Amino acid sequence: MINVIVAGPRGKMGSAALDMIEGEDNLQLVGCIDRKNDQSRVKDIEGLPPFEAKIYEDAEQCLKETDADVLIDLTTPEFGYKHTKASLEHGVRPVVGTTGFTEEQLQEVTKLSEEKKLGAVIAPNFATGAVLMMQFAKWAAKHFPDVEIIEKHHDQKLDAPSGTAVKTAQLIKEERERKSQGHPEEKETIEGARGADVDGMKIHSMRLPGLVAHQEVVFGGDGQTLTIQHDSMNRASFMSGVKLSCEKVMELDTLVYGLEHLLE
Ligand SMILES: NC(=O)C1=CN([C@@H]2O[C@H](COP(=O)(O)OP(=O)(O)OC[C@H]3O[C@@H](n4cnc5c(N)ncnc54)[C@H](O)[C@@H]3O)[C@@H](O)[C@H]2O)C=CC1
Ligand SMILES: O=C(O)C1=N[C@H](C(=O)O)C[C@H](O)C1
Repeated sequence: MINVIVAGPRGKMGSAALDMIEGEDNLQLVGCIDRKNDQSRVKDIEGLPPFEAKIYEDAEQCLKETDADVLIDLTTPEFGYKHTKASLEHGVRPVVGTTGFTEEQLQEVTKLSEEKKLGAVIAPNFATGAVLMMQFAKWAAKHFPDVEIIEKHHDQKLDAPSGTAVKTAQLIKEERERKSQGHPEEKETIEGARGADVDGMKIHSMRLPGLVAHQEVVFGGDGQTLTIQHDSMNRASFMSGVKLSCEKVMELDTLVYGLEHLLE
């Protein structure tokens, strides 16, 4: 049995994680971290499954009072980072879906996990299909160095570009030399028209109601284009990855960044 804390239980992802835990025999909810409802039981919050576990506004108190093995964080970049550090400090393995950490923050929590010899998972995308899309894009970049990433999300998303787009760009960077794309003399007549620039590759972020999470990686070559596309239609798409991460993190003694390191 793996004892789990969920941070962000009323959110779109946090509530989906509670539904997932309710259906699993090897995961047990021992507490939640939320920014309201201190000391309430999860079962008393409208719309959440009938867990007896207590809600804490104070993450430290939650980590001290519950006998947790894993903390699943699905909150915001600011609090996700704080929770990840606190979790490692308390000997609880973090499984982090929250996106928007800076490079420095990622390095800091990686170092802390090494110092504590404690496993941690940070996965910008828990959907198996998205992990495959990123791996296929990495492979394609060997043959097609010209590439642009288009990510599309619901309009409540706080960070842009998405964690998945940042991770995709990082994987592509491992395969190709830095290169400027487009005409060397191109000029934006409206600022931002060409998107964000990562090592010469462009990322375009779209935010609209009705969308969930979608990405296209478009490669261009002589007389041809190749598009690798993934679509999450709902948050259930992420839950097998959250479950797998909770299980695998128990066997790790270091931090892994990306679900591809856990998939066989
Ligand atoms: N890795 C993955 O596969 C996925 C990651 N995400 C990421 O997960 C995060 C959450 O996404 P959503 O659920 O869509 O957002 P959301 O806005 O629906 O939920 C975030 C929740 O965090 C709570 N929260 C904010 N500050 C808090 C604090 N100090 N303590 C505890 N809870 C706090 C909010 O009250 C809210 O309920 C985002 O960073 C998003 O990018 C989202 C989908 C998939
Ligand atoms: O906020 C979201 O919704 C998502 N966030 C993650 C990201 O930033 O890549 C994963 C997925 O795209 C959904």
